[in-house]
Amino acid sequence: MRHVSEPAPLPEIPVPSDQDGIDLLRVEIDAADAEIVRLIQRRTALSQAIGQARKSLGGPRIVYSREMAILDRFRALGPAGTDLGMLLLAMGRGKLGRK
Ligand SMILES: O=C(O)C(=O)C[C@]1(C(=O)O)C=C[C@@H](O)C=C1
Repeated sequence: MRHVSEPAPLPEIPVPSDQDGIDLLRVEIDAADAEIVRLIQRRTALSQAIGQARKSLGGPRIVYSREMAILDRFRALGPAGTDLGMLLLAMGRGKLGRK
C-alpha cells in the first residue's frame, strides 16, 4: 500500500501530433508551474516558522539529519533534483527568496 505522503504515480503523456496538442500541454505546464510556485511559497513559510520556533527554543539553525532525509527524496529527480532540494532548503533558511 502507498504511504499517505506519497502522491499517486503520474499518468503517461502521449506525444502530441499537432500544434493544438502542443498548446494543450502548455496549458497544463502553466497550471503546474503556478502550483509549484504556490507550493514553494508554502514550503518556505513552513520552514521559516519551524526555524523561528527552534530559535526561540534555543535549538540549532540547521538540522543536518533532517536536511539529508529531504535531499534523499529530491535525489529521485537526478543531480538537478539535489540542486533543487538544496535551493528549497536555502529558501527556508532565509538565504534566498527574500522580497
Ligand atoms: O524540519 C526542520 O527542522 C526545519 O527547520 C525545516 C528545514 C526545511 O526547510 O525542510 C529547514 C532547516 C533545517 O536545517 C531542516 C529542515
